[in-house]
Amino acid sequence: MVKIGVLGLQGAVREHILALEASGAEAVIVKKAEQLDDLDGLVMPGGESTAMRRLIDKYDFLQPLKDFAAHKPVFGTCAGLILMAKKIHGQDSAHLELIDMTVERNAFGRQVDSFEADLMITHVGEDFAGVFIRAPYIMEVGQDVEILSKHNDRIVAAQQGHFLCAAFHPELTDDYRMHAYFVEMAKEKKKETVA
Ligand SMILES: NC(=O)CC[C@H](N)C(=O)O
Repeated sequence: MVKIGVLGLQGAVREHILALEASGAEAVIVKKAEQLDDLDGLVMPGGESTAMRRLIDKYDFLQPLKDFAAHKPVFGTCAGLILMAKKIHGQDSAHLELIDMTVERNAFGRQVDSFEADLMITHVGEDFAGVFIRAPYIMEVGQDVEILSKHNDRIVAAQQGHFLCAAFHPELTDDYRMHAYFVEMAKEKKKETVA
């Protein structure tokens, strides 16, 4: 069984734990950098990316997260996706810079603070109810990034090697296919590492 952590500094943590457990993984809330040592993958949840970044700095998580991501799968949802982007539109600096993409925060406008959309997600499946809450979108991706889903021509899910991201909240429905896909990624990576 793979062990997946959910970064527990801020945001929607509990729902990810349940979704990961339902997908056959052992799931733990990560509050200290040392906990990363025995994980096979990490989820960075939604919440508020600037608040999360402040806590990442406060608890000395930035370098440990980068070191972890060098070898292990990471799945970022919403604010977590923002943390993974190489560039954030309109900002001079980004955060972990794991995925070669430019994202725009709060990209769907103020009127539509949150909405649900029916998505087709490559590797995951069709008819996926995407819950968007003050969601970012992916404006541009580099050539090594695979676009997994679009909504109204905007990229809302992507993968680059062992990094997965979604602009929506797959943990807020009881459709666990995207978590199951991430758990499979973690299993594959673990096999490679052991072999
Ligand atoms: N639901 C979310 O995670 C919203 C993300 C938030 N708008 C941010 O910029 O961090």
